[in-house]
Amino acid sequence: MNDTSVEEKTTHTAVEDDVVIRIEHLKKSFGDNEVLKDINLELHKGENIVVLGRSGQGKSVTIQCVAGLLEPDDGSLKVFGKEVKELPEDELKELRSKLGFLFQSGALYDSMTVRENLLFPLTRVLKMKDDAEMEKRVKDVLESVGLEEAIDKYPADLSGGMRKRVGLARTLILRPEIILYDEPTTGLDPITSREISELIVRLQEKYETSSIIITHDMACARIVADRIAVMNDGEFIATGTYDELAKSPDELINNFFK
Ligand SMILES: Nc1ncnc2c1ncn2[C@@H]1O[C@H](COP(=O)(O)OP(=O)(O)OP(=O)(O)O)[C@@H](O)[C@H]1O
Repeated sequence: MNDTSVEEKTTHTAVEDDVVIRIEHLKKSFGDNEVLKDINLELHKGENIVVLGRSGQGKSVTIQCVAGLLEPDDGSLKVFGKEVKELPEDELKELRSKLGFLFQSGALYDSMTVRENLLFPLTRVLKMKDDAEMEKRVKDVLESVGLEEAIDKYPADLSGGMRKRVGLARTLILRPEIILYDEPTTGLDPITSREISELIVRLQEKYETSSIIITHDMACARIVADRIAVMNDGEFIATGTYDELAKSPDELINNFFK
C-alpha cells in the first residue's frame, strides 16, 4: 500500500461519518415501467437537498424508497451507514423512528383538533402515556411553527398555510433526524409559500435535521436548498447549488431556473 491509497482511505472515512443517507445505483420498476434507472445521492448531516425534475421522473418513488414505503429492485440504500434491506425488523423500526415525512397527501384528521392531531403520533407511534409530557411537547412544537393560538381549532378553521404548519408540527413532534418533504408548498400562494420555506430552514437549524425536499416551486428551492439535485428519466443528471445550476449551459437544467 502506498501513501496515496492511505490518504484516500482516510478522506473517505471522514466523509462517511457525515453522510446520513447514501443511495447507490438504486433501481425500481413497476412492470415494464423502469422508473428509477440508476439513482445515486448523498445527504450530509444538517443538509437540505432539493430534488427538481419534471413530472413523472421518479422523484416521489425515490423518497418513498428511502421512507421504506417502496422496496427497491436493486442497488444500495444506506441510512446512518446501515444498509436498509439487511436490517432486522427491530432495527428497521428504530431507523424509521428517525425519519419524518411530510407528504402532499399528509392531511390532518378533520374530526380532531390541532392538539389531538399532534397527540395522536405521540400515543400511537411513541406509545407515550404521560399527559403532562405530551402536552408540553405539543405546546413546544406549536410554538416552533408559530401556531400556539390554534391548539383547540379544527383543521377546517385553519388557512392552507396554517394547515401546512400543523403538518410540519406533526412531523417534528416525533423528533426525526431526517425529514423527507414531498412538495411542501403546493397549493399555497407565493407569500405563504415563502413563509413555509423560511420556516423549513428555521426548523432545520433549530432541530438540526437533514432533509430531502421535492418541489416544483423554484422560490422554495432557492430558500431551502443547500444543494439541488436534478432528476431526469430515472437518474440524477446534475447536482449543485442554486446559483451553480442556474448558470448551467445544459438546457435541460437551465430550463428550471428561467
Ligand atoms: N405505486 C406505484 N405503482 C405503479 N407505478 C407507480 C407507482 N408509483 C409511481 N409510479 C410511476 O412511477 C413514475 C414516477 O412517478 P413519481 O410519482 O415518482 O414521479 P414524480 O417525479 O414525483 O412526479 P410529480 O412531479 O408529478 O410528482 C410514474 O410513471 C408513475 O406512474
